[in-house]
Amino acid sequence: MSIAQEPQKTSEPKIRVDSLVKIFGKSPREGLKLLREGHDRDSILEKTGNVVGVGGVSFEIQQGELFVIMGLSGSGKSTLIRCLNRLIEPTSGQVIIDDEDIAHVNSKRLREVRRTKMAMVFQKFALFPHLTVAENTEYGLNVRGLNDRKRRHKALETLEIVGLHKWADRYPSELSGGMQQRVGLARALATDPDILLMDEAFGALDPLIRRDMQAELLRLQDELQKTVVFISHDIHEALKLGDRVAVMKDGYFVQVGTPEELVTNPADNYIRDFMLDVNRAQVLKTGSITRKTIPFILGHGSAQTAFEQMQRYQRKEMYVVNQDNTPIGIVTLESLTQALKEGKEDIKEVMETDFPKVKASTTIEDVAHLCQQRLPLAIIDDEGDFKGVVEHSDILASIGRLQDVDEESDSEESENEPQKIVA
Ligand SMILES: Nc1ncnc2c1ncn2[C@@H]1O[C@H](COP(=O)(O)OP(=O)(O)OP(=O)(O)O)[C@@H](O)[C@H]1O
Repeated sequence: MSIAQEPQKTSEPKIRVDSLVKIFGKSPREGLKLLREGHDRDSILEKTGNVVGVGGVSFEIQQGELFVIMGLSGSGKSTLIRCLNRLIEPTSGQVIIDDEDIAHVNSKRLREVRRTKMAMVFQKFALFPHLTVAENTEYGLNVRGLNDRKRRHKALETLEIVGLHKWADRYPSELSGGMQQRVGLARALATDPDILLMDEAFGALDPLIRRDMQAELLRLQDELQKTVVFISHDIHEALKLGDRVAVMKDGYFVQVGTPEELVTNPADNYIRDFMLDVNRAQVLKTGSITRKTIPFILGHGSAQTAFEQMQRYQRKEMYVVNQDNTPIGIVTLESLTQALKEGKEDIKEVMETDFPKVKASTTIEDVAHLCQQRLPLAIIDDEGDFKGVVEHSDILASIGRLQDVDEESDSEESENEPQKIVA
């Protein structure tokens, strides 16, 4: 993932869903007609006995994006994700994957797409009890016509990715819930799908194991950059995992945005109510409070030049970057003054090389403990490029602001206890 957890931008989205509708019941066409005439879910149910599972949603997902669909029970999440691979047949609308409308391909082509492009991970791990971990993992490869040796090799390789290669010859019953879900994930990954569909994949796990699996998914995603559609009914999980999150209610999307957008700019009271319970410091990124500052570029002058630059910008500290914009040290006005008195001209002799460095995508909560540091934090992007600094006062001020926001929203809109922002 890139700095602000933004999806990689490509010209064409990996998945484009257009006006997708799913109506359950005996006469979905009749339901669809009423839906198009503007009748709501309740009225369609009353008039026709049909249930609107998904009432018409459109969205795009970029290659490499982790897109979470979050909503309460019955909001239509499972129906929607199953329409993407047609485990549930959509009533109308398009599901375009790589320029091909999956909602309208014939069954032969659909089987091919399912086999080669997407894999699904379920909440109940759906492992075969009589097959070993490796056999379960290679299950999806059987239909690909690979020979036994190649299948086994691929299974072991994938189990290694999820940290389970030593368990290859054990049976599912010998594994904990978290490990079984890793096998479920390995089975999905073994086929090298472009798209992972994860339906409440961590919903059956204990909270601690669930947290581990969330971290594991983010780690894998960093490495593999799949396009992931992840269903969750847990707003915390959604905000933690999603590059973007769609909040679903009664078969529709209420808001789609980055976690930061949802937290700072909720579309309506429904979304705002979800956010009341959210620790904003866990969502907002250090990048959002970074001060852009001009660093000193190594090779562009002496200690005297750096001193003059600091005076000009009235700075007490300044980061030094090398030619490719990687921070490599920091100088303080004090150390420079002293060095110049001693006649030192080489900035490398003056700079401190032990300094706090943090990625812009790190949450404010995760840097809160660095408030005690003497030096400002150097903020870098995922490529290691210098982006600016965060002062300790910026962290404290942002936490203060977050607390203010929380207290305001609590007093205005709910009687919940004011929440603690930073542990
Ligand atoms: N096979 C079906 N026949 C009739 N109605 C259905 C069917 N499947 C789902 N529904 C209805 O469609 C609506 C959306 O259900 P869906 O399972 O997609 O919601 P969900 O958000 O995934 O809920 P949960 O988190 O409880 O799984 C619900 O009103 C549900 O009762």
